Amino acid sequence: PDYIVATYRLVTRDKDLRKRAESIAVGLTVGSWTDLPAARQAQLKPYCGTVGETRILAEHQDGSILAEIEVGYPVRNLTPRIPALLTTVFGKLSMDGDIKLVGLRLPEAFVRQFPGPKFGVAGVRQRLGVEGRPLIMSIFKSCIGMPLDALVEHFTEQALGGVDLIKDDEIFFSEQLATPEARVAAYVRAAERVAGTTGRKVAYAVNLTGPTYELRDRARRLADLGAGALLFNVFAYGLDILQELAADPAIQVPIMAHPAVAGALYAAPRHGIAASIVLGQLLRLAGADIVIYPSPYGSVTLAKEEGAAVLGALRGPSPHKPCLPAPSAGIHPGMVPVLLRDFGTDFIVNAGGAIHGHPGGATAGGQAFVAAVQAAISGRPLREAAQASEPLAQAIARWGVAE
Ligand SMILES: CCCC(=O)/C(O)=C/OP(=O)(O)O
Ligand SMILES: [Mg+2]
Repeated sequence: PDYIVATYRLVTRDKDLRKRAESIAVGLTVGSWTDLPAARQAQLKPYCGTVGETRILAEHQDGSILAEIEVGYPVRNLTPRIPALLTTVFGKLSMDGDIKLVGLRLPEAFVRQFPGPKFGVAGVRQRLGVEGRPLIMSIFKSCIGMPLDALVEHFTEQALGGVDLIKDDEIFFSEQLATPEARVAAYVRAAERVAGTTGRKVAYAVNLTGPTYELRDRARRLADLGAGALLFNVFAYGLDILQELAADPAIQVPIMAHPAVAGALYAAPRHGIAASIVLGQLLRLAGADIVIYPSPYGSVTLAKEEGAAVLGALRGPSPHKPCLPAPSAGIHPGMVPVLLRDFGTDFIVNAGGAIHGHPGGATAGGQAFVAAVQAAISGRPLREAAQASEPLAQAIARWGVAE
């Protein structure tokens, strides 16, 4: 049968790695083996886990070792849903000491049973009308406690800067002063007014919130009202809900996954699940079109090699469309050339603080990013381009140019 192969990195004093792998392979599949009668073993064999490679990576002075073990799980043991996948490969085991899930090899036929991104990079670009350059997204910073008219002003100020997308901050759940529906309707009108001035379209990524059982209908409603994308706190709600939204043909709007809470899964070196799986593989499998995650050089960082592994999982070879990455947190215009070097053009420059903290205000913040992207894709040094753009010059004076 086809196997899902999980790779675990663990710290242990027991150097008999195969014994540990066998106990996992049996324990998380058929339960027990050697004490079963032959007839039962023959019946259960297709469902029994297998042991793959095992290797010692390092020996510690205290006598423990850092090791990796591989365990295979028959695909027939589970259904093509992420709750089934995670519970099978790292359910009870996730609580069993210093062990981290660092790799997940999935058979292609199993992958194809998941929706994957509905739009992907090409679809998002086509929908937003942006080709040949990174997209620019600004983040609402003040939102909680603001009445709708103030929010519309905040939206307009960002839109006038020429950004392509404006997203809610992921913390915006409160609906007392402005429901998501009211925000979408009001911002669509504001965007039309701004387009008359700037000649540029701007899309709104509304935070999809509310009780789980209402999310599908609300997603359809927000899309019908003109939402440009649905921002979704996948790890607070659950990956299976993302899969349902992505698979729903009535929701014809890109889904933007936010990494909130994901740090509780990937950040610990000896526990949890690797960032490339959490922020890359699982989000693409479940169908995120855009994935926001900590950039390698922002204020909330991922280690460079982890960030590269996430990017590989989001855009590498797969039966599914590639996701559009949005490396985030602490991003400012001076980083755009480095971002272009590391990400190519298929990514989103995503910023909040460097938009609203710009000395000239949020409109100038957006203009600085627009100028920085234009310069970077033309190969012009930022400081040279800044001579023709006061907002960019101010941003460089404030935050510098990253090398
Ligand atoms: C990795 C998540 C980043 C995020 O949610 C956010 O709001 C970033 O804002 P700035 O760091 O650009 O101010
Ligand atoms: Mg945020």
